[in-house]
Amino acid sequence: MSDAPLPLHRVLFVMNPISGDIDKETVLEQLQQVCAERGNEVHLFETTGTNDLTNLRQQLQENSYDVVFGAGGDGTVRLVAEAVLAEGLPMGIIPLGSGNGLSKDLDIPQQADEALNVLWEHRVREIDTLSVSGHLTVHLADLGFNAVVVERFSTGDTRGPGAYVRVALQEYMGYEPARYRIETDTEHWEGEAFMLTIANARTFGSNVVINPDSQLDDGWFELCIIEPFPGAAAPGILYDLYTEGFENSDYTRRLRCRKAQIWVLNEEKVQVQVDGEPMELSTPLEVTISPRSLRVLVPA
Ligand SMILES: Nc1ncnc2c1ncn2[C@@H]1O[C@H](COP(=O)(O)OP(=O)(O)OP(=O)(O)O)[C@@H](O)[C@H]1O
Repeated sequence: MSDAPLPLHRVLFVMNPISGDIDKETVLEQLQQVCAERGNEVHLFETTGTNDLTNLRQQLQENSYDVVFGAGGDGTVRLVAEAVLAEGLPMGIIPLGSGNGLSKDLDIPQQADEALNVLWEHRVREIDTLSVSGHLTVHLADLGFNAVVVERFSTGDTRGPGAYVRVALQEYMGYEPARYRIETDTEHWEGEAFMLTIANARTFGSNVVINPDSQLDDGWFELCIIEPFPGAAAPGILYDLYTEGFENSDYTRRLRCRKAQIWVLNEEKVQVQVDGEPMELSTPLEVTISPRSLRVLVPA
């Protein structure tokens, strides 16, 4: 962590026009106005949902910026992280998604104008990033129940937290847990899981604390397992998840490691969500960590 603020004159905002069901035009105008008043040079990259990483990389290579802000949800943050990692640039976050999990874990204000203040008053945090079978993960990835819900949510036509809860309730009714085998550099585990989270960070955008007491820059990640549970145990598990009590339940366990392989028994492919992005990956999954690889502006 560095305490001296960086001089950040040329700013690129990477804005997702559809994230979080939020009208971005007014927000963008406000951000541009404040930056202009303070003498910053502002540029815009609007995501389209197609070839965004390639196009953003090209824009970064052809221009010179001092910082790139992801203005959207966790998927937009991940897109920006992947692009700036290659260029060695710092990034900022304007939370404009449905959940905004990473920004919450980094104590970044949830109001866009307040979040922008890090441009002038900040510390630079160097945080770990993960590779899940070659896919960058900055926040949380998972297999099982949530991954299935995220996939269904992403193909629906409504966004926002309400839509997510509706899909989750529908999916919960007929959900069949899979069996996993996990080998890490510290321990092994095999069993059925309702969901299995690969956690670099701590809290989902929904405020569920899946990985309490963890640090984004400690060089470790956690595998947070929720085993199948009877319906009567659900309220207690939910209570624990919202009150930092992940390990209080008989149905939860955590493995702490720096490297892992995850098999889904009898399956060659598995549905995974990586920072909110659904994808289907081949098993076993290979998870590795790059300690302190990403520089993020956080409030001073
Ligand atoms: N112009 C666009 N049209 C359609 N989809 C887009 C567009 N721009 C980006 N996307 C898609 O939006 C997704 C990323 O959304 P993002 O995570 O930023 O917001 P969110 O899902 O609302 O928020 P959160 O992840 O915090 O819940 C990616 O799948 C990306 O491909």
